[in-house]
Amino acid sequence: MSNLKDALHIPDTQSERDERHLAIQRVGVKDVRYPVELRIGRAVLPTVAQWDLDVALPAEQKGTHMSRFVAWLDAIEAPLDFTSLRNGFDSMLEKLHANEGRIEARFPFFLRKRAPVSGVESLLEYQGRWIAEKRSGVTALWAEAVVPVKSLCPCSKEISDYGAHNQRSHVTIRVELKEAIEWTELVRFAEESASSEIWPMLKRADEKWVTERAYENPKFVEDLVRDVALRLNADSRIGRYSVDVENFESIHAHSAYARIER
Ligand SMILES: Nc1nc2c(ncn2[C@@H]2O[C@H](COP(=O)(O)OP(=O)(O)OP(=O)(O)O)[C@@H](O)[C@H]2O)c(=O)[nH]1
Repeated sequence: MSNLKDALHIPDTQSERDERHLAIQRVGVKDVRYPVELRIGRAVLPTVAQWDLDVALPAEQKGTHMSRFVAWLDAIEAPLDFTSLRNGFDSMLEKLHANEGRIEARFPFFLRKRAPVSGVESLLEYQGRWIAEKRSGVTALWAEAVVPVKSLCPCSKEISDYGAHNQRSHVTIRVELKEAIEWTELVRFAEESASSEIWPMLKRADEKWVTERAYENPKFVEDLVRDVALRLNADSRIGRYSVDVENFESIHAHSAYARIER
């Protein structure tokens, strides 16, 4: 590339010296949509991720090598997982000659689910996120899953002659990983803590099962966030974490919300 620039006599403004004595903590590209493969269990699934990539820039350097972020993205070969992200992150910092930096990738992923009675199969969509960040010589890797579930209000069940209000809820689990963890495991932490998990395709026998399962298993937003946090506390692969639960209330036009972080 530099041979080409030399041959064409193109000035390299980014490489010039900057005299303002101001380091930049984060410079890079945001919201780059780029295809990538995910490793989910033993499967490799294609998706399209939205990427934010940046590095720290020393005070004396005028500009970063902006084109190299996309070059790095384009060179990704291994499906994205704990190990390939950690290795890939190191190679991005190396390519950009940076000591600190950050990668964030947001993407949809799908898991195949079997309905509880009929056994019919369908794909449920979840939102995933990988974050790798290095500051002061320390690298941290985070995974996040947004899991849709069902919650049924214990108070409503207690005070009503019939029924109980219930709704779809989003459980957002963000964990710092000391070791690899499967996406399916993160998803199960949320689904097993809910009044009921949900499925894209249900036959009538399944619908009856889900309705009754939620009624027998009522949860406030506080119950849900605490039950997920208990599972994360019991898992030694997880460092820091946050759990956010949003219940899209069916008796209000607003949501009920709870968060626990460690
Ligand atoms: N550093 C920087 N580059 C920018 C910015 N906006 C656009 N660019 C573009 O980034 C491209 C150059 O990226 P570089 O990586 O420096 O390209 P290069 O010098 O040909 O490649 P290397 O030799 O690998 O550094 C050009 O098209 C720049 O115009 C900006 O705000 N800062």
